[in-house]
Amino acid sequence: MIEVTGLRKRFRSALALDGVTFTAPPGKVTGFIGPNGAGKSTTIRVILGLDAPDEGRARVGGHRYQDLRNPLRHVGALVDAAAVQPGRTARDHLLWLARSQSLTTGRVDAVIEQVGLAPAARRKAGGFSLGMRQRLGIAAALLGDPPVVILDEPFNGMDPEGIAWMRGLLRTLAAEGRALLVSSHLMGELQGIADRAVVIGRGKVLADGGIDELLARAAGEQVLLRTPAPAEAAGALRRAGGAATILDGGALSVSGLTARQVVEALGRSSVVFSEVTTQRATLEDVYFRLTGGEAEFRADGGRGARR
Ligand SMILES: Nc1ncnc2c1ncn2[C@@H]1O[C@H](COP(=O)(O)OP(=O)(O)OP(=O)(O)O)[C@@H](O)[C@H]1O
Repeated sequence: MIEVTGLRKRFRSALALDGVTFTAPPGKVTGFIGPNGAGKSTTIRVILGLDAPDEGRARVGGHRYQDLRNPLRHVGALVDAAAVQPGRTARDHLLWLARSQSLTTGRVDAVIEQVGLAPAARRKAGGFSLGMRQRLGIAAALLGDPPVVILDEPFNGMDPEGIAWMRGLLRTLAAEGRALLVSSHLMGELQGIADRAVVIGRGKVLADGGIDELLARAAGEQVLLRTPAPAEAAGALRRAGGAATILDGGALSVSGLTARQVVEALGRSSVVFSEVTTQRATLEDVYFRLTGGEAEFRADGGRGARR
């Protein structure tokens, strides 16, 4: 379990964290989602004792990171995949880490297998692609078989096969009962694997909840309607208390009414239609709805992060 309570952190003029509070419970993948500069890395660095907060606290399994003995047994983290000595082989890097934490060579070989690095284990890490470095970073995170795993942008630099593998690994680790905190600025990566999402923007938590709950909150708000008589339909829907926007091609986007209410309102006014669909929100829709209003994100290309 990770517990973060009221974290505030200022870097000179930048308020990086402005009262961040959330938990990442065991057995779940908690997505930690926000645009560039939102405060994800700073939060993770505070959890890992790499940065000190000005206010608030972070606990891993009920303890401050600094108070953990052999921390790799309590929490594994991938923060900066490039942080390996280029002249060292992958296996030597892991052996060195294992020795520093009283872990066995057996664990080293187990994690090398687990992340699919066996064929490259005796090659120097300096020649690794970013995707291979990510795998090596994950291997290091899993070395102590920790109950808590924190991965900062683990999909960075991974090819489609690597991404599919990573998604499977995250699900497996959560199914084993571990608490996972996985940051990303790309929503699609976490849809289908995260159980919960903490959405952060400008150092504040904008939403925190189950993925289904977040999607349900956003879904059902819009109904898409296709009709050969858009103007008449819009009038009928307004009379029924909805708001309708006529889109290109005669379609209408309706808010304030359920699909059933739309059908009933059109029936009352004898307006024909060919389609009425409730728009199912994606995690990406939720994200842009939550962060899109923030001018800074638009200016710094928050939307540009979209694939
Ligand atoms: N060491 C530092 N010195 C000064 N400002 C910093 C430092 N670290 C972070 N910041 C600032 O704090 C804010 C939050 O940055 P942070 O790296 O935590 O965001 P992020 O959500 O992880 O973004 P990204 O996805 O780009 O990594 C930004 O405005 C950033 O410029």
